[in-house]
Amino acid sequence: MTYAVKECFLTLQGEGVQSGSRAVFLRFAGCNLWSGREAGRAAAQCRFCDTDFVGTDGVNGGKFATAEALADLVERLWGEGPEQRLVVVTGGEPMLQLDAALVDALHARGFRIAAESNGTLAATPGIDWLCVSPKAGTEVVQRSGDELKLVWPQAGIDLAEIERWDFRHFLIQPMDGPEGSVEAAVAVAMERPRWRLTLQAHKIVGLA
Ligand SMILES: C[S@@+](CC[C@H](N)C(=O)[O-])C[C@H]1O[C@@H](n2cnc3c(N)ncnc32)[C@H](O)[C@@H]1O
Ligand SMILES: Nc1nc2[nH]cc(C(=O)O)c2c(=O)[nH]1
Ligand code: SF4
Ligand SMILES: [Mg+2]
Repeated sequence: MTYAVKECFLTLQGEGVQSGSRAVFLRFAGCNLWSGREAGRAAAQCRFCDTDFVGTDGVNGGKFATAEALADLVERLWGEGPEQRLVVVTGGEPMLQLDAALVDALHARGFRIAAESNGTLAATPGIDWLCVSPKAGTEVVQRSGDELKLVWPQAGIDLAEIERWDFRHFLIQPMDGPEGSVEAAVAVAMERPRWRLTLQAHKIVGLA
C-alpha cells in the first residue's frame, strides 16, 4: 500500500501521559471526520481540529511506496541510539493508513508505537500506546486503550458513559480555539477524580 504522509518530524510529545517524551511524529494525510478544508469545517463531524492534514507537502511529507521506506525515514529522524525509541502516529486519522506492515517495520527498528485516534475505526493490532479522543456525535468503536483524551468542552458528550470504557488513563484537554475553555476543563478534573488535566505542552514551549 502507498502511504500519504503530511509531515514527519522529531519533537516532544506534547499531550497526554507521555507528555515530555522525545518522539518522532508521523502525521498521515486525511481524516474520516473532516475534509481538512476550511470551507467544510462547519458541516464536518469534527469541527474544532487544530491541525493541517491535507496533502503531502509538509516537512518530510510525501507518498511512500513501502512500509520499509517510511520506517527508514522515522529511524533517520530519530537518529543514533536504541534507547527509548518512540514514534507517535497521528494525522488526520492514522487508522486509515497504519497497517500491519508498517507496525512490523517500526518494531523491527526498535520503536515503541504510540497512536492518536478518534476511535471511530478499530485500532490496528500491535500499537504499544493507544490514545483515543472521542468526538461528539460520532460512534466510537474503539472503547479500550491506554489513554482516553477528551477535548473539552464538547456539547453532547456524556462523561459518565465514557468513564465506563476500558482505559487506563482518562485525560481532559482544553480545546484550543475560540470555543475553548481552560476553566471548563479544570472544572471537570476538580469535580470528577477519574479525570486528569492535560495541557498541550508543545504549544506552550513553542514546538511543533
Ligand atoms: C489532530 S488529532 C489527530 C488524531 C485523531 N484524528 C484524533 O482526533 O484523535 C490529534 C489530537 O489533537 C486533539 N485536538 C484536535 N484539535 C484540538 C483543539 N482545537 N484543541 C485541543 N486538542 C485538539 C485531538 O482530539 C487529538 O487528541
Ligand atoms: N508536540 C506535539 N505533540 C502532540 N501530541 C499529539 C499531537 C497530534 O497532533 O496528534 C501533537 C502535535 O502535533 N505535536
Ligand atoms: S478527528 Fe482528529 S484529525 Fe480528524 S478533524 Fe478531528 S481532530 Fe482533526
Ligand atoms: Mg497536534
